[in-house]
Amino acid sequence: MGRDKEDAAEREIDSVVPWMRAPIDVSNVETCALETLPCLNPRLKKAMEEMGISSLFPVQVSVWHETIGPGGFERDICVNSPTGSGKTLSYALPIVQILASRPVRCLRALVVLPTRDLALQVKDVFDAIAPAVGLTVGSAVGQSSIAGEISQLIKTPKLDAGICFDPDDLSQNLESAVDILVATPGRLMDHINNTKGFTLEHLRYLVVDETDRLLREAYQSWLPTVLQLTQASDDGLFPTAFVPSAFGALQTVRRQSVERGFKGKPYPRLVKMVLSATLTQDPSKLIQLDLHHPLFMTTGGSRYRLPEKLECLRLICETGMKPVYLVALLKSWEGEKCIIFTSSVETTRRLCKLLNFFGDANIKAKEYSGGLNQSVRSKELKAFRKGDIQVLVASDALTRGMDVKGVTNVINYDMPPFAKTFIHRAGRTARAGQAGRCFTLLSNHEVRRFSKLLKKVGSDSCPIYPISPTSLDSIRATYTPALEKLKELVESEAPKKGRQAFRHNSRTGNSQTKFNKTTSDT
Ligand SMILES: Nc1ncnc2c1ncn2[C@@H]1O[C@H](COP(=O)(O)OP(=O)(O)OP(=O)(O)O)[C@@H](O)[C@H]1O
Repeated sequence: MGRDKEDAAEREIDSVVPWMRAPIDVSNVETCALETLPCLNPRLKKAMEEMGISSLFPVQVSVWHETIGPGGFERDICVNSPTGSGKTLSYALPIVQILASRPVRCLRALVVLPTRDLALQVKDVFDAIAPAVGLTVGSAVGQSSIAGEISQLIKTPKLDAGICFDPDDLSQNLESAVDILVATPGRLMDHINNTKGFTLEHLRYLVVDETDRLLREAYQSWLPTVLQLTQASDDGLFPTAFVPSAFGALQTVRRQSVERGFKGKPYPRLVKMVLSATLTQDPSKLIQLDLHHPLFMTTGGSRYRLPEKLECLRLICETGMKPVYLVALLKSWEGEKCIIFTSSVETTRRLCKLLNFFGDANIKAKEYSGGLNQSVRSKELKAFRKGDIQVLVASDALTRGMDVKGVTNVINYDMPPFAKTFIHRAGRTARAGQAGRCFTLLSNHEVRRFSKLLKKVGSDSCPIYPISPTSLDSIRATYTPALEKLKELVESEAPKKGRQAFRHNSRTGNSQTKFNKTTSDT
């Protein structure tokens, strides 16, 4: 389904599935100091303190209660919680704690995310806590060659000197080198289909992070495949797990359970945790997850919620003046980290070039979009995280989940097309209880549509941000030469396409670029 149709379909869902009607409201839950968190493994407490964490956020406390606490992982968990509220640790911590209680090395937890950069970010969180309790975390994201990934994920048995083994016997005896795997769907499917020794046989926990994004596309049917591979393996009645095989390796036999409430379900059961700041309520999507007695956790009564300390502001200007307003904003916050979102890959590229052509404004901007090679993207993101770059111009490839410390301002250079897009873009700031601002540049004809969008995201205030006319005048003088340089660049790169893309706006006296719309990744 296309984005427009999908958004329309989501709009029309006013009767949510029954289990979503009585959620746990996380906004009623208090933070909890690590000292008072029940049952927390002391080694994990220490690891978290080393991360600078002294207490758990409300969503983390709620999930802990339903997993390690009295809930005991008995139900599948669906979390709809604002951006930056700490969803990653909400699942990482209980999974690591529960796996640590049973020291067998096999792949028991799988976390799936839509992009490589997001998956690597989540792996970093697991890496910060899992080794403290002897667990190993792997990634299947396509960062290295497939052979490199296989050597990280699969352990080959040590051969005794002088003994010849049949290669087929050896491949049966391969073992997982990791307990937890963080993966993108494509690479996960590569390993499922082709990697000898890669098995989901022992999988006990499946996390689908950014669920609505992952359910939007089939990604080579990764979800039905994972669910199929974790079904009951026979129709015997008695549950058995971790049976030693003839070679000493482990086997998990999932059988059909006979317990009340679990009848006909495979046991050991695959526990699922699904999370997003904009969790879908579409029953036709949720059904794909085959959830078991799902428990819904959300924050407040409305469908979407913005971070508490996020301030929304708007600037209204003629379309051709947008770059001038943008530069005025950037100049006023020298040194602060900022992300500028545009509507397409092409706009991202050109706006980034244009900003760098404003010589005296001294703006060092870099781009991040789906149009760039993955390694370039990751390099720019790393530089932005380190603070070597202050301004990142991004397409919606960066909207979801990316956690960069110290981003104080987000700018919607192009108005977000959907409420969900606004939530995820704005959510790159005001994370972890910090303050942040989200600016949206609008032309007059967009004002009404934007007000409707704000209502949907539950924002009741979005004042106009004042910019002094004198600061605009000084920037206007440098705008024309910067635009000329961009025009030359575009024409030299793609003469025909470039000329079509450039239109002179004689009404305003400013040149304006009309960029091709390409993909929106939200
Ligand atoms: N208990 C905590 N104490 C302090 N900081 C925390 C805590 N938990 C998480 N954080 C920090 O909060 C930030 C946001 O966390 P995280 O990325 O998990 O948010 P999220 O809810 O997944 O956001 P998004 O919806 O945008 O993906 C991270 O920088 C993380 O290190």
